[in-house]
Amino acid sequence: MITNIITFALLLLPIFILLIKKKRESSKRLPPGSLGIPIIGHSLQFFRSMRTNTTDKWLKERVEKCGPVSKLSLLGKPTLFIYGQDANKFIFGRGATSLGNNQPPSVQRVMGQRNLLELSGEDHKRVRGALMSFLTPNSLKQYVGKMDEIIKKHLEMHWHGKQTVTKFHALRPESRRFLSPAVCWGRSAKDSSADKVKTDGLEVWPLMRTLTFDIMCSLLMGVEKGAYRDELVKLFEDLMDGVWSIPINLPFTRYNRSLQASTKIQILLKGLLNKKRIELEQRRIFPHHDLISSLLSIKDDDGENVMTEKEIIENVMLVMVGGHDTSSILLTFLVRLLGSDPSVYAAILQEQKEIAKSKASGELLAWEDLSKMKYTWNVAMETLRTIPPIIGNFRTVLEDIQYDGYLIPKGWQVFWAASMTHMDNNIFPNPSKFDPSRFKNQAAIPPYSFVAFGGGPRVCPGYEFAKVETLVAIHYFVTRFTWKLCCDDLFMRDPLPVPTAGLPIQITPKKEI
Ligand code: HEM
Repeated sequence: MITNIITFALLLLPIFILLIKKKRESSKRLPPGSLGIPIIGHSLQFFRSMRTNTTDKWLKERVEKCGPVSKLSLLGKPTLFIYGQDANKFIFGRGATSLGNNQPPSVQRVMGQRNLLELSGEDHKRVRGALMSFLTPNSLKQYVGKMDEIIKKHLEMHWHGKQTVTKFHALRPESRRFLSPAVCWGRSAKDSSADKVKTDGLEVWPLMRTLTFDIMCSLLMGVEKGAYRDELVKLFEDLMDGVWSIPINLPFTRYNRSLQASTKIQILLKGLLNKKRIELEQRRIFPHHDLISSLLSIKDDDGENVMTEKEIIENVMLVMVGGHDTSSILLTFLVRLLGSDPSVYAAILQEQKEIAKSKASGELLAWEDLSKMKYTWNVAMETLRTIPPIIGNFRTVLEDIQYDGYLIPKGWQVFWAASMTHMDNNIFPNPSKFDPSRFKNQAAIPPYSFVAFGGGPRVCPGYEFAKVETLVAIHYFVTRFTWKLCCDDLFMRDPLPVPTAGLPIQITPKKEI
């Protein structure tokens, strides 16, 4: 009996040795770097770097220490960090088979599981196709005039006649959690009476959030100014404020408020969908009235709705979240740039003046006018290169894959960082220099090098929408106002870049051009 056991064990020994060797080999092939303390990993360092606007520096130090391919642990998961043109190609160009786009579970709980970020394969194509039917240039052409009206109304309400006084706390106090003391308004670090401090000027960031929210509410949801919209503003603010926060679901945490806001928004949107269904049936609105009515009207070959009600609600939520803050950040940083660089302001003004002169008094901007705003858009693109609103994002590894000779096991995540590629001297020579001419010939920019809008099948579907609203807004800003910055406003990430003091400016209205 004992001899049998020994013989059996001896027979199994080579298999054991092989297995151990294989395990050692595979762990040897993991990328360099450490995963840090379990669960916490590098998350705290990562969040801290965003809050102090030093993420690029932190990532660069990683690259110096571990090389261009490294492992770390973020949001509780082992993570591969890679950057550069090849890395972006690997991430964006890869089919849904090996890299998924799923957000962390905490984000899924807020945003749902049937939105574009969570869908893959045919489902992703179907839902994305439905959204794109509203977001293509051909479709957006008809909304330029509407955007024009909203932007002019915004200027009349919030800019004209308001060159004096802006309360420092235009936003709720929690949205000011990054306020750095003594950077603006001549306050000292000890001065806690920020509300009482008044000066000439406007606070750009909250205003741009209001503007882009108004545009999106009107064009995407068909909701105009009023109590219903005010409620949505508040709820979306809560949702966005906590969706990326530390996911502790206790009363009074940001995450808890975000979850509650998400539930309330979904109830409101369900009601809105029902109302629109009736309006469509009674032909009181047309399918192209707004995004929701458009999604409700899209049928497949069998006459069935292409999207379920849940999918419409979650994707409207996603589009509001994805499109509102990103665009407001772009506009805020453009105003910042134009307030500090007179030569760029003058060149943009020159381009916009030519267009304004070609219009009759009160005539709305049209699609053809936007195609003449080439320099203005190049400036916007260069702004996005230097300060990409989305610094990076995650992908989930769905099966064991190889990258640069390393094994990336199933279940890990991959983190891509736009700013690291945008600051690569080999792709954008002298990368710290602000130079809009880099975008004169966009075809000359190597693929997967400018990734402010992502890339591949998941490239931002809101690119054209963002372009239209940015160009129309900048047209009216520069033709109607000059401004100067009240202080050298710094910014930090949350995770989007946010000016620490909201970007106060002093404005001077112009006589009509
Ligand atoms: C300056 C403005 C904007 C920037 C910089 C921006 C950036 C991005 C980026 C980088 C991604 C890809 C994320 C990834 O692959 O992980 C993305 C995706 C997305 N964006 Fe935008 N975005 C902007 C405006 C908008 C607008 C205006 C909308 C809606 C009207 C929008 C809707 C979306 C949606 C729905 C996705 C997910 C697409 C998918 O997974 O297929 N974005 N955006």
